[in-house]
Amino acid sequence: MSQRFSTVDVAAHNIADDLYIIVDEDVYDLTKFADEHPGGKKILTRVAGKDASKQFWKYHNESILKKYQKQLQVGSLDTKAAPPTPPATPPSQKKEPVKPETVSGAIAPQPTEAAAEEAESFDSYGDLIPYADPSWYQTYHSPYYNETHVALREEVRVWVEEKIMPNVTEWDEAKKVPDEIYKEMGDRGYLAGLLGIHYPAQYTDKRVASVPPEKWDHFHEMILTDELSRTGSGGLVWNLIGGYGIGGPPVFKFAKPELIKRIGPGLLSGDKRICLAITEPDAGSDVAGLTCEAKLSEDGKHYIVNGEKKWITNGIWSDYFTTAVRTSNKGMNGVSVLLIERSAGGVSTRRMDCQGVWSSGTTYITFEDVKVPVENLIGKENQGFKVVMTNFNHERIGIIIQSVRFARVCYEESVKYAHKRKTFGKKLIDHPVIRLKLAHMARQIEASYNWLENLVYQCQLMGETEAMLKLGGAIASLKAQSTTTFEFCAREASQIFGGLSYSRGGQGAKVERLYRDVRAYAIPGGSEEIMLDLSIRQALRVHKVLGMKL
Ligand code: HEM
Repeated sequence: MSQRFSTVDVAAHNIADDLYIIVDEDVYDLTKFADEHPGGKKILTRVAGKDASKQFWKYHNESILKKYQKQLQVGSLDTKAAPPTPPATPPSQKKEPVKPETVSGAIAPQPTEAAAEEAESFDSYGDLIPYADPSWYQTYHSPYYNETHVALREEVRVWVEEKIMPNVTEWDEAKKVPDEIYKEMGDRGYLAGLLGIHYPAQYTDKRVASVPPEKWDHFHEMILTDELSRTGSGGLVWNLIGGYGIGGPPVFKFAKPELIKRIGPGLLSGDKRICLAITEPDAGSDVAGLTCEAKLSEDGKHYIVNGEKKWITNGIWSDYFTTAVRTSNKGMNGVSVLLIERSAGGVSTRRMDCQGVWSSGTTYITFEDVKVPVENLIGKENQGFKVVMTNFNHERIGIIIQSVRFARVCYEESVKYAHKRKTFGKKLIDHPVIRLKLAHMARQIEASYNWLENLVYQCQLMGETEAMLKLGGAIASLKAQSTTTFEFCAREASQIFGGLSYSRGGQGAKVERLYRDVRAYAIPGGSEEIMLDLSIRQALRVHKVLGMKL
């Protein structure tokens, strides 16, 4: 790979049977690849022996180079500068905050030292496309983050870029993410950090390399989810954290200590998988209406479970099912939550074919006379509604983080494409109608993200019950806000990409996939309509207690 070529050397490889090209001063041997090139062999032969950078970037994005570089690159031009030596201090280290320069005649307020300390700013990170990353990635101040958040961002991004990003489209089409990736989520300590609680160091020896357990907070969880979502695949994200992130927390928060000790370590290491089974063919957001029944056996040692669950993320791969069941016929006061183990027998799962989130394993489940030990009751009998409700804030925050990042991905892809695609003699970005679309995308993304940060901060400071009551309405509202933002951005990005986001794969792959994934965010975890209604009802109820004056 370190071989150096002159342009004259490369020019000698200019026929179909000996075909080199140059892209960005790197030299690629496409002789064998040309036959399988999806864009055709002829088009490559036409640029054989030449600098094809312009043609390459017209038809591909950087993920293609990343994917094929190892296999096809044979060296670089002798004019290419040697790669920079790594800096002595890691780039993630904090720098002096950037201070805006004063404009002559204007009085610039000087931040107090205390305020400057609270509102940190960090080195710029990422591509610096405005609004394509959160503002704290781009040297703007924020009171919420410290060096551990910066370090985690880098740790996750490097892993995602190397191991995940180049394969996402393939995995989505195959409707499966390799098991080794889930296992790595466990080994890297990420699964343990995704439960909406303090890092459960007592149940696992897995650790996150860049963040000690005692420093782990809700913003770390947010960054982890956000960085995974840069892949632009709801299927990938739900495969890795969809079932676990909603099925796991009830166990760790409400199960008996013996049960947590028995199954917790296997869950946190990624050896075992879990999902949340609430929704039924006939009961979705209306949890009180569920009918899957659990009857206590005569000896009082087991529940016998019979019923069906539908649209259950990760169900086909799960060993454990955190399941809402009916233990009495008193509406919401007759719901309990059981940890059902596949090994008990009587559990059947089949994959459902859905519009989106293909690699997430959406599942139809039947429970037939499944014997569940009473020790597997999560929370108290007939008080499962509280367990389910407490879980909703965490689930919805997860959906919000993903939706906002997916909206950003649609926006980012659009900005990049608009800078290279020309129509009517101008780049797309030079058409006001395209800039208007980008502006409407960006304003919704930023508004949603800023509210998200505020709510994550509130969750961090409030206890579980206070958060459920006081934040339930706002989180429901932001869930609706972020999924409508996602839907808007997916639509507008599709319009900008045109035909490229109508066909699968290629430059429009992320946009096409996300457009298909939208409904998987707008409907589950509480549909937009129910969320918006709840946001007002819940807020009014709580503020009445707080002393609201009308
Ligand atoms: C390192 C060299 C190259 C690799 C690894 C490569 C790889 C690919 C791949 C994987 C695709 C499928 C679409 C996608 O996933 O984006 C594709 C499509 C295509 N490629 Fe290449 N390519 C290379 C160089 C070139 C060059 C130099 C040209 C033009 C001179 C070219 C023209 C095309 C065209 C026209 C398509 C079809 C685009 C479409 O469907 O819209 N490729 N290429």
